[in-house]
Amino acid sequence: MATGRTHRPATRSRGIPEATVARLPLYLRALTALSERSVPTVSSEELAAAAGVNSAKLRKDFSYLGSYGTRGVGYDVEYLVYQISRELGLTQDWPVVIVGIGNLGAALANYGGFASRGFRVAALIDADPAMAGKPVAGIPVQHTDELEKIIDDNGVSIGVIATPAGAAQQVCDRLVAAGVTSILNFAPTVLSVPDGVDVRKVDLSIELQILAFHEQRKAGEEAAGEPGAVPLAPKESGKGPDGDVPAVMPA
Ligand SMILES: NC(=O)c1ccc[n+]([C@@H]2O[C@H](COP(=O)([O-])OP(=O)(O)OC[C@H]3O[C@@H](n4cnc5c(N)ncnc54)[C@H](O)[C@@H]3O)[C@@H](O)[C@H]2O)c1
Repeated sequence: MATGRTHRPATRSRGIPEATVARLPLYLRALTALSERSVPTVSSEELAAAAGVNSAKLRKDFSYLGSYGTRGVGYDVEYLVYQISRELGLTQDWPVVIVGIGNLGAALANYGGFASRGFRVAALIDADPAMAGKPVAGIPVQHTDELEKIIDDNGVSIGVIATPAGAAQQVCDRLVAAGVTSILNFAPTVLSVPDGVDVRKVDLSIELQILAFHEQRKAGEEAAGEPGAVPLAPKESGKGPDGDVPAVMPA
């Protein structure tokens, strides 16, 4: 096993920076809402406000997609939905397995938002033999003994880990050995993966800690200008190093 980070350059081979990739889902969410209201076109300013992104940044991001909009008219909503979905690989169905069907795994399995975004929960896997066969969100839980077969049978390339931290690396290794190349890790641990495997980590407690930091600042416990004080963060702080990026982070 190599080091524990996602081995990706800051710019993808097709020339789209990672920070832009991280904002594409924000644009897509805003555009989908416009599409549902049958709004035909949108200006960069309106869309930027709806996505919570700076409009100059949005125009730069869309230039990577070859989408420049029409002066005085704006962007065609349906076409942008298609373009961004295609860029994110969402025009195809992605079977996903969730490993660890406790409180969090069951909540994820019950979340309707995956299917509507092209992610089909192909299987739920847990190590507890007592859970095997029990339906969660209408899907019978399968035992970890079946993991490799499930990945193979369903052509799964994306795995979600919601096990306790102590089990996560071993689960990760098995997923990767079985052919999974993308992992969404909810367990509070750093995973080691070989080159070519992407890991994204979601940690709500880290996000809360960042908010706590800013709350503390707001309360004036660290006076701006005090020697050694960190300068006040810009308004977008807490969203990530590049601003405007979601709370999911590389492992
Ligand atoms: N990222 C976040 O924001 C966030 C939020 C809540 C919980 N968590 C983390 O998510 C994980 C799950 O939390 P929970 O509250 O659902 O725990 P839980 O104890 O309810 O569920 C864990 C499940 O994992 C299963 N499991 C244990 N070892 C396994 C293995 N080797 N293979 C497959 N399944 C295995 C257990 O049988 C159990 O069903 C924990 O690591 C927790 O810290 C993360």
